[in-house]
Order: sequence, then C-alpha cells, then structure tokens
Amino acid sequence: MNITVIGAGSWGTAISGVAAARADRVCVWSFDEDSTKGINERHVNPLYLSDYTLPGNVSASSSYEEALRGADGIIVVVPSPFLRATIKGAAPYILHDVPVLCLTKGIEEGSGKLMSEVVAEEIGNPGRVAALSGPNHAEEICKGSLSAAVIAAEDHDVAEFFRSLLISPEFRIYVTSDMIGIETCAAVKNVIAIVCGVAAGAGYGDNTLALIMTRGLAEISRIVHARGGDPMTCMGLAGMGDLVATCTSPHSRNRSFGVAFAHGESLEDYQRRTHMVVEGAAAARSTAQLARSLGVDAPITFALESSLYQGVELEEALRTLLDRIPTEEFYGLDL
Ligand SMILES: NC(=O)c1ccc[n+]([C@@H]2O[C@H](COP(=O)([O-])OP(=O)(O)OC[C@H]3O[C@@H](n4cnc5c(N)ncnc54)[C@H](O)[C@@H]3O)[C@@H](O)[C@H]2O)c1
Ligand SMILES: O=P(O)(O)OC[C@H](O)CO
Repeated sequence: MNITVIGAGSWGTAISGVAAARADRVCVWSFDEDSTKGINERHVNPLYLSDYTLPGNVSASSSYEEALRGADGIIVVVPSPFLRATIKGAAPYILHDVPVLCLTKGIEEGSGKLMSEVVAEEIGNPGRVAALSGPNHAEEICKGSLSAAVIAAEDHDVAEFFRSLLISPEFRIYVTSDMIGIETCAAVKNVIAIVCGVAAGAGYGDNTLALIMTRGLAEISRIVHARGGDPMTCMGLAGMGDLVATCTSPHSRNRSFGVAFAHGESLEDYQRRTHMVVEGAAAARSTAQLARSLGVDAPITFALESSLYQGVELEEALRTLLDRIPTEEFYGLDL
C-alpha cells in the first residue's frame, strides 16, 4: 500500500512515521526543499523533529505529481492558512476514489468552512474525506508515547481504512461520524490555549487556567451546537482531551505563543523565530467571524481577536471578560 502525506511540518513528519509501520511506502510532499533533501538523503527532516529518524520506507518530494503517483490513501497535514492553495495544486493528481484524511486544525477565514470541507471542495467526492483529531503532540507521537485520536467520516469504510493504517498499541484510534464536532473542537481549542498561555505569562495561577479551559469548553460546545455538530463530542478526545493537552503542554505552540505575547512578542516575530504556525491566531479571527454569523456568544475568542487584530491592549481585553456578570453555570446550549 502506498500512502502520500501532504505536508512535512512537525505533524506531517510524525504521522509519516506512524503510517510507515503499516504501509509499504510513504511519500511526503514538502513545501520546503530542505526537508525533501534531508528525508531522502538521511531519513531526517532537518526543519521539524530533527532528532527523529524516519523509517527507511519514507521518502519525500516537492512535486505534487511525484508525491501522489500511485497513492492508495492520502493524508493532508499542512497548516490551515496554506491548505486551500496546497490542495488546489495537488488536486489534478488526486484520483476520484482515493480516500483522504485531513489532519489540519482550523476554520477557513471568510467562508467559515471546516478543513475537510475545503479539501472536499477542491478535490470532489466529499464522502471519501475524513478528519482526524485529538491530543497529539508530534514530539510525543514520534517517540511512540501512548496517545489516542479520533477519526470522523461520513463513510464508515473510509474511517476504517485510516484507522487500520494508523492504529497501534501506542496510538489508539477511535471513530465517530461527527465531523463538524471533531473539526470545530480542533480549531477552537487552539484559541483557548493561546488565552491560557497569555494568562500564564501574565502571572495568573492554576485556578485561572482551569477557569479559562472550562469556560472555553462551554464556548466551544455552543459553537459546535450552532454549527450542527453534537455537543457531546466536546467531552471526547478532540474536545476536552485536546483542550487539556494544548492548554497545559510545554510542546504547544499556541500556549507558548500566548506566554510570549503576554511578554510583548508579536505573532509575526514568534512564528519567524520558531518556523512554526500558531493555528489559534488564525482561528481567533475565523472563529470570531463564524460565531458572529451564527449568533453565538464567544467572549474568550472575541477578547483574543480584539487584542491580536484590533489593537486592544491585553489588560483591556481581560477587563472586558471580567466585566461580564457570572450567571447560572448551565443555561443549556443557549448560554
Ligand atoms: N505539531 C503538532 O504536534 C500537531 C499535532 C496535531 C495537529 N497539528 C496540526 O497539523 C497542521 C500542520 O501543523 P504542523 O505542526 O505539522 O506544521 P508546522 O508549524 O510544524 O510547520 C509549518 C509547515 O508549513 C509549511 N509551509 C510554510 N509555508 C507554506 C506554504 N506557503 N504553503 C504550504 N506549506 C507551507 C512548512 O513547510 C511546514 O511544513 C496544523 O493544522 C496543526 O494545528 C499539529
Ligand atoms: O502545538 P499546538 O499548540 O499547535 O498543538 C498541537 C496539537 O494540536 C495538539 O494536539
């Protein structure tokens, strides 16, 4: 079986290693030529997870045509700001019935579309597109540290195809049909993780982090419900699981950007310094747009959007949050 992984950042590199355990061959499409060269010559991606050696059946290419030739399954894992352009470029080489698994976490700005929807729009045959999410820091997955994820697909056979490709005793894979729930959780938890980082950077304690995570989960579930997903999904791996991992882990780029932002570093400087994409920053804007269009109250997201993009000082954004009068904890889903 031949698997193509589109994207050679941290997660693309780690998932290539996971897929290589079951696949005959894995070919990674990389935007960066240095990654292509490193993987082909030394089985190492010099730009991401550079201390991880990929299995010998993983190769790389910066040509869509070459990377996708003969693919029996495709995994898409480019950061959300580059997803549409990348998949548009790849689309002519993707056959109509090949199953596709989307690992990108985000909501498209402007359209409010989920990542699997963007992929399906560009390649057609939406029933063959699935999404995977969960608490999965690439740094831990590539070391075989015990982890779990959930695959969502409309077509159970597509979910099973990817589950049997990726499952192992160290990587437990569950399945669901709630694509909206899984992908909305995946995008919005990154926003909440930045805010946790900001709070930690500003010197707040664990009580405050628990407050942000809990009210953040309520915010996520309101958006999931309004978007047509199942709020119970928020209790699972893609919801609470990933929220906890991202809001607390030193590996999280979203959390650590929040800390840096509280200390005065800009988004641009952080991303230039780390060569990594802070998905929650893009998601703050796209989630805020989506929440407004759905008529959903999303105060934590709105506060981050205002300080990232509207020049509102962090202290003022925080004051706006704290000026809200706490009411009953549970209003059901209209809260
Ligand atoms: N890193 C993780 O642990 C992890 C875990 C789960 C999910 N994810 C999600 O996976 C997705 C990919 O993240 P990542 O962590 O692998 O990326 P990354 O931040 O580690 O790397 C950035 C990637 O973007 C590529 N890139 C830069 N400019 C580009 C362009 N113009 N067009 C196309 N590609 C370009 C780079 O080559 C590199 O592969 C994100 O949605 C992220 O939220 C990441
Ligand atoms: O490093 P982060 O903050 O982009 O998070 C990575 C994954 O989404 C964790 O599951």
